[in-house]
Amino acid sequence: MSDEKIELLKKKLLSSIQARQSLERSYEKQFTSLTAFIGKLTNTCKGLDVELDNRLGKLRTHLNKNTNISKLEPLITELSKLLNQQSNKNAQQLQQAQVALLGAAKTLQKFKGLPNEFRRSLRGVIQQIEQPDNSYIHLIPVLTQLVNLYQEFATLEIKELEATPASTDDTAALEPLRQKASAELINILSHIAFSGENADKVDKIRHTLSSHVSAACLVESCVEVIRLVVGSITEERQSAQSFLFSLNDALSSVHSAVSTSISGSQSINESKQKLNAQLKDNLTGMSDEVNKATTLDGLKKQINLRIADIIDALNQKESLESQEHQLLIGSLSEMESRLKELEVEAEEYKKKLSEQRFKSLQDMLTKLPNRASLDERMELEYRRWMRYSHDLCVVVADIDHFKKINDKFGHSVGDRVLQIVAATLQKGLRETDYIARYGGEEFVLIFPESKLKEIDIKLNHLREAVNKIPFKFKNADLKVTISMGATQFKAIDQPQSAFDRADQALYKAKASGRNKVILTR
Ligand SMILES: Nc1nc2c(ncn2[C@@H]2O[C@H](COP(=O)(O)OP(=O)(O)OP(=O)(O)O)[C@@H](O)[C@H]2O)c(=O)[nH]1
Repeated sequence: MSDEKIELLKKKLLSSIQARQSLERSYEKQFTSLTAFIGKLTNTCKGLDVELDNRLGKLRTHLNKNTNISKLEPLITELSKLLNQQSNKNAQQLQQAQVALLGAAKTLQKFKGLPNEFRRSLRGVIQQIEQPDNSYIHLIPVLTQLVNLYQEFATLEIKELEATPASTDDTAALEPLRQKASAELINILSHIAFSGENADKVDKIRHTLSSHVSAACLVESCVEVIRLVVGSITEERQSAQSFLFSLNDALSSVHSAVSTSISGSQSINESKQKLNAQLKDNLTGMSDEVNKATTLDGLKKQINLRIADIIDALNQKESLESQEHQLLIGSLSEMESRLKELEVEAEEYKKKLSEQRFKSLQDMLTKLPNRASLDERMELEYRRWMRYSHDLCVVVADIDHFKKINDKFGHSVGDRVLQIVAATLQKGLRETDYIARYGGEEFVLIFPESKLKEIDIKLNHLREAVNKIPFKFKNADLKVTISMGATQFKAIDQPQSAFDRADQALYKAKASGRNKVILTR
C-alpha cells in the first residue's frame, strides 16, 4: 500500500473517531438531561405512596451515580408495577372525589330562592364535575369554584331560602342552618314573656334547643313555640275582652241611672208645673174674691179656703222637690259605686300590663334585662350621649368554654352557672351601670358617664370575681372564667358600630388565651 493511501486511511479513521466521540458526547449530554428529567419527574410523584417514594429515591440515586442502566432493570420493573397500582388507586379516588363533589353541588342546588347568577354558576360547576375524562388537575379549579359558591351561600340571607325536604345525605350540609335556626329561636324566646305553666314549657324548650337537637326536634320546638304564642295571645285577648265587658257594663248602668234620673225629673217637673198653675189660680181667685167681696166674714171664709189650697200645693211641691233630690242622690251614688268598681278593675289591668311589660324585658333564667331591654336602653343612652356628650362605654362579655361545662356537667349545671355569673356581675356594678343577657352565655354592659380607662379596673375586678366563684359540681371543683371586650363611644359611632368594636375586642380576648379584658378605642 502506497504511503498516500495509508495517509488517506489514517485521516478517515481519525475523522470517524472524532465523529464517534462527538456522538458519544451528545449521547452523554442527552443521557444526563434525561436522567435529570426523570429525577424531576419522580419528584412530582413524591408523597403518593411510601413504597413508591422509596423506590423512586433509589432510582434517583442510581441515576445520579450513572449506574449502568442494565443493572437498574429489576428496580424499573418493580417501579412500573407500583406506578400501575398507583394509577388504579388514583382513578378510584378521582371517581370518589367526583361523586362527593357532585353530591355537595347538588345539595346546594336543592335550595329554593337562590339568585339566578348563583344557580347558573352552580350548574356550570356540576357540568364540569360530570365530564367523563376528568383528572385531578381538572377537578382542582372546579373544587375552588364550589368552595367559593358555598362561601357565597353562607352569606346569603338564609330566611329567603327554603330547603326542600332533606335526604339523609343532606343532613350534614344543613347543619349550619339548623344551628342558626336553634339560636334564633332561643333568641326569640328571650324576647317574649310567658307566665305560669307556659313559662315552664318555654324553659324546657330553651333547654332542649341549647343542646344539639335534630332537625325534627327543632321543627317540633318551633311548632310548640307557635302554639304557646297563640295561646298567650288568646289569653291576653280574653283578659282585655273581659275588662272591656266590665267597662261596658259600668257605662250602661251609669247611662240607665242618668236616664232614670232624667225621666224622673221630667215627671216631677210636670207635677210641679201643675202645682204652680194651681197656686197661680188660687192667687188670681183670691184677688178676684177680694174685689168682689161685700162682707168681711164672707171674704175671710173665701180667703181661708184659698190659703188652705195654697198650703196644700206648697206642701206637695216640697215633697216633689225632696223626691227629685232623692232621685238625683240615688243615681249619683249608683254612678259613683260603678265608677269605683271600674277604677279598681282598671288599676288591676294596668298593674297586669306593667308586670307583663317588665317580664317581656327580663331574661327568665338570669332575671337580668334581656336583649329587647338592651336595645331600648342602648338607644336611650345613645340619645343621652348625643345630647350631653358624656362619656359612654359598652362592653361585651362571654363566659369561656361554656360548651364544655354543658357537655361535662349537663345543661342544668350550665344554667346554674349562668345564673350565678349573672348575679356576680350585677352585684359588682353601680346603680347607674347596666347589664343585660345578650343571649346564650354572652352579656352586654353599659357604663354611662365613664371613660374607658376608668372602667378597666372595674372590669378586671368583675373578671376576677367570676374566676373566684367557688363552683363545685359532682364533687369536682369548677373554674369559670370570663372574657371581655370594651370600647368607648366615638364621634362617628352608632350603637351598632360601638357594639361591633367591643365584640371584636372580645374576639381578641378569646384568641389571646381567654380570662382577659381587652380595651379598644
Ligand atoms: N345551659 C345552657 N347552655 C346554653 C344556653 N344558651 C346557650 N347555651 C350553650 O352555650 C354554648 C356556647 O358555646 P360556644 O358558642 O361554642 O362558646 P364557648 O364554649 O363558650 O367557647 P368560647 O366562647 O370560644 O370560649 C353552646 O353549647 C350552647 O348550647 C342556656 O341558656 N343554658
